[in-house]
Amino acid sequence: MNTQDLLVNVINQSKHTLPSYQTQHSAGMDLRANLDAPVTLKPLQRALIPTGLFIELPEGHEAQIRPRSGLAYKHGISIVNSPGTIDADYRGEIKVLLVNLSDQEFVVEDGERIAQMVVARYERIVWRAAESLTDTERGAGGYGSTGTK
Ligand SMILES: O=c1ccn([C@H]2C[C@H](O)[C@@H](COP(=O)(O)OP(=O)(O)OP(=O)(O)O)O2)c(=O)[nH]1
Ligand SMILES: [Mg+2]
Repeated sequence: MNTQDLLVNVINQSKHTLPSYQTQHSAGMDLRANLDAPVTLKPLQRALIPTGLFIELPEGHEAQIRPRSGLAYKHGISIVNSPGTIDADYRGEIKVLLVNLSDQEFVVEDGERIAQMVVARYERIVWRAAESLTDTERGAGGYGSTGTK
């Protein structure tokens, strides 16, 4: 543990060890499915997969639940609500809403690393109603306004 690391309370009700960073500078920790039996996802089917983890994030922090690129590339497995948001005041179980975007069945096994969790700080805002917004070079341009190549 480094001095700048954030301490996060966790209850692990899964059969698996706590998630951990796989490499020195990984942004995310891989989350494992905590299942009594494998879950089969048919093409375009989705399922809410439990992790058995309950966490208490410090105020001002969120956890983002993101897909793993390997599962996405090899099997078309993604997350419907990507990135999922775990709020600092959430005390329920972390679950992952997987979707099978391939044309073949995919079986989620107990203990499989199905997603990654990145903890980030966030800002809360208060609105200030304005009559106009500052001019910029971009203005209202978007959706490919800068060209396609
Ligand atoms: O992938 C996810 C997304 C959310 N959650 C939990 C934690 C989060 O704090 C809570 C609510 O999530 P969100 O705000 O995205 O869902 P909602 O549809 O707006 O539900 P709610 O009305 O409960 O906020 O559900 C998960 O476990 N996994
Ligand atoms: Mg919500």
